[in-house]
Amino acid sequence: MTWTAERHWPVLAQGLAGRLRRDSAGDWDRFIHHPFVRSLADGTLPEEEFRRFLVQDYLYLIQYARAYALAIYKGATLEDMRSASAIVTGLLDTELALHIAYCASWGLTEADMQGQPESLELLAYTRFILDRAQTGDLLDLIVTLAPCLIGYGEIGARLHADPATRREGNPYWPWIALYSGEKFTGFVEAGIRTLDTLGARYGADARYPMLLSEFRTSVRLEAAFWLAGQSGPL
Ligand SMILES: Cc1ncc(C[n+]2csc(CCO)c2C)c(N)n1
Repeated sequence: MTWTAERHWPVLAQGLAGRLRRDSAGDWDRFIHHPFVRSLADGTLPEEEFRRFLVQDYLYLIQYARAYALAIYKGATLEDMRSASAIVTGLLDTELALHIAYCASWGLTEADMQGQPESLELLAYTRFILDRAQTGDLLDLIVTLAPCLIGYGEIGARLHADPATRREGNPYWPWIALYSGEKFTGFVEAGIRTLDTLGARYGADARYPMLLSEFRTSVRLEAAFWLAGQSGPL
């Protein structure tokens, strides 16, 4: 049976997150069903392409962490601040560690990665995020940053459940395992709950068209980001 979010992980389809996801359906599918994702699942992605992608992704995560740090600053309650802080810590301690470990296996140091030029896909996505994070309120910020969290959660869960995903001898299995692991899944569910809490508090219904536009722009930038490493020099 093909894995579907609505049936196998219904929380993805619920609340404000579910509404945004449904209302960006075409772009959402182009993001999560991208050929790059398929080639990670079957292990056919050339190592060089993954390496270039991961270097760009490492640089992306640094900017993403800066944007999320603004969510701590903008939090109106201690609970808001703790939830944003947990995401920033997870990012800096767990997610970046995967990138660092992969890159170390290719003989690349963190200094090598930090010295790489930023691709246009990376620049467009992170500067869009940072703009919304700085000029919007906490709800704009969390909505703009949500596709990254929810999309990778959905991709991880789907690839983990798909019998066509190659586990043995697939060099990309640690990447899939990270995004389908319990710890990460917990983050995704907490993020979806936070969207509902903030949506109610900041009046999401009345400003839904703007929120959808922010969400969809991030989804389109996510879809484009799979090819962020394509023109990289490394
Ligand atoms: C382009 C791109 N988009 C999403 C993620 C996944 N991701 C990045 S930060 C974050 C939230 C905290 O874990 C998540 C899920 C990625 N690595 N690269």
